[in-house]
Amino acid sequence: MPDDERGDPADGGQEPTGGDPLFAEAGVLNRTELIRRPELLEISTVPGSDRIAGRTEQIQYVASHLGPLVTNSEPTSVMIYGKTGTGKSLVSKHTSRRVVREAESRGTDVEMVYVDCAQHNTEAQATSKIARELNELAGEPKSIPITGLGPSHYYSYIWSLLEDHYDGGIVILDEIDQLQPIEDANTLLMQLSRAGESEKTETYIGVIGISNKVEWGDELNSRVLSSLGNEETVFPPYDADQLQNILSAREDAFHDGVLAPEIIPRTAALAAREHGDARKAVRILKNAGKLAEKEGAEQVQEHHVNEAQKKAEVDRLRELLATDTPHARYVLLALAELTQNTDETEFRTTRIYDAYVEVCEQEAADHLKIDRVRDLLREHAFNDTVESTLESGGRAGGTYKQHRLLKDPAVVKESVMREM
Ligand SMILES: Nc1ncnc2c1ncn2[C@@H]1O[C@H](COP(=O)(O)OP(=O)(O)OP(=O)(O)O)[C@@H](O)[C@H]1O
Repeated sequence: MPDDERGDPADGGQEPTGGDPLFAEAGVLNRTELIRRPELLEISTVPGSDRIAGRTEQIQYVASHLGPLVTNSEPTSVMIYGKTGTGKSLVSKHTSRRVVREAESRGTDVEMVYVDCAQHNTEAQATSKIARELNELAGEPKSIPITGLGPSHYYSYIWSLLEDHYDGGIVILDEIDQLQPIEDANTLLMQLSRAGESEKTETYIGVIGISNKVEWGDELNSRVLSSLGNEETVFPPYDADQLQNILSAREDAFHDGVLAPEIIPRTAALAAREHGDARKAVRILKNAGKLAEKEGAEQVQEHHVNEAQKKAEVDRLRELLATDTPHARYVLLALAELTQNTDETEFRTTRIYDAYVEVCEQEAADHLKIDRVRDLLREHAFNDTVESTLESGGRAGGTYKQHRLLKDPAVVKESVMREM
């Protein structure tokens, strides 16, 4: 062992009897165990029926469109929009599983395939994922190559797998706005929702497209929209009562008596006030528990929640930006720079546009037209990153919009830079 790893020779290489203070300071020695079932606080865990709260209407909506599959009848495909953490993926998966189970009990074979389009973001990748998943679920011995085939080959696999093994199929396309270019999304949706009409397969297919970009559907071509039956719904953010029910259904993640009585209502109120995002509410509770454990506290208290809330906010912003397009990030960076470098807080679209063009020049990127920047500002407003208000009294007495950054500009800049 080299000398410098032996410890201080003055105490013979031994730590004082109280131990090395480094570890006490790092908070790894005085940990208490407050969390009994950490998996209940994991966002990736899909909660069972008994832990889903506040989404009865939305579950019924999906069931009424996809439900015909249980009696081997034609379903209607749907688009689901809503802010992040409003239960879009959860409700889609949960209801689809119930359709599959109910169909099975009636002797109908329905299967569900889930595609995360952020991960499989071209038509070829998404069709490859659907084909491979169906192949595996059907227990086919021969595997389908992950890459190397064009979409038309993957479609052929999909049609024949559906035809040979199933009466119905559900395809969930989560974060469908991540499919690039938009033409890939148009073709994929058209192929899946019109498969029956074009006699590619007699198996009924129901598609659920999910997006947290409410403007995105406007970019789809009208034939695709009509093939989706023009059916779309927007999941509203959760209110404080709903978040309280969601969190209470996970209270058993903690040992008995660990959560002071005000903790769940306080967490729900904080999460509802800002975004109505269930993911964030669960994350605050988890982080508060971890902070309390680290501190050696016997109960989770309000100051743990307040601290956890700040961290959850930064994580949320980073996640949102990670799925944004580069231009959506440039627009936000422009607004953050204006907010930081002036003593104003609200800016007109044209002013943000000029700052955005400068950001594009720095990034050596071609800038978009102002109308697209308007759309991107609307998307940021939808996700509560920006607040936009309509003002009157512009030139010629018209109206104009003012935009205000709702986040700390330094945090925005740091998060945007990370993604660039
Ligand atoms: N109604 C609910 N009851 C219980 N838990 C919920 C509910 N809604 C959301 N959650 C929790 O929040 C997590 C995130 O929800 P979900 O993935 O459905 O959000 P989303 O709307 O699809 O968000 P994003 O657009 O960011 O993907 C879920 O995995 C679940 O843990």
